[in-house]
Amino acid sequence: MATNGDAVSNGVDSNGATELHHPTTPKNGEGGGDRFTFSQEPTFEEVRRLQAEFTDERDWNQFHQPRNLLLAMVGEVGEVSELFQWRGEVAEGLPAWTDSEKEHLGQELSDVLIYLLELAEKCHVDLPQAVLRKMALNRLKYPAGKVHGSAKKYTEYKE
Ligand SMILES: Nc1ccn([C@H]2C[C@H](O)[C@@H](COP(=O)(O)OP(=O)(O)OP(=O)(O)O)O2)c(=O)n1
Repeated sequence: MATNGDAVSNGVDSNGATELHHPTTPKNGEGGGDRFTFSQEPTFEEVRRLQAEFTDERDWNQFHQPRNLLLAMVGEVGEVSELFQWRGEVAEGLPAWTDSEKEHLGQELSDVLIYLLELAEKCHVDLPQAVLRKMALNRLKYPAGKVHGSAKKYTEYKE
């Protein structure tokens, strides 16, 4: 879960604001063509709300301060890393992984996302808008025409 699911392309208008284009209606999960796409739901906001309900119902807000959420998220990132540990290079789509291993990966990635969204909430960062602004900055920093086919850091480019 991360985007709204459509094969979304982002453009920056003359004011630097980011627009979203939703050109086609995709199928859930594997989209048309070769490119994998997400389902359209849930949104970031829906996951934030579900986790807020989960936390409220357990009286766990007392534990879910920003620093604890950050540590919990990093711990879950470690659990994702464990799944890839010692496997060598892994091809896109994880063709050598069993369904059970892929399900496990989905669970660990979800843990990371759940804590990330709650961390953003508790820090009052409106993550869906923040991510659009950051991606607009990324496009300015890495103009496609300048960096095409190169993975160099922007600081390595000479004007
Ligand atoms: N204090 C807590 C404990 C759990 N969770 C929620 C958010 C995560 O999605 C998941 C994390 O649960 P665990 O800490 O039990 O971690 P795992 O699910 O990864 O289990 P394990 O560590 O056994 O792999 O549950 C939470 O919000 N707050």
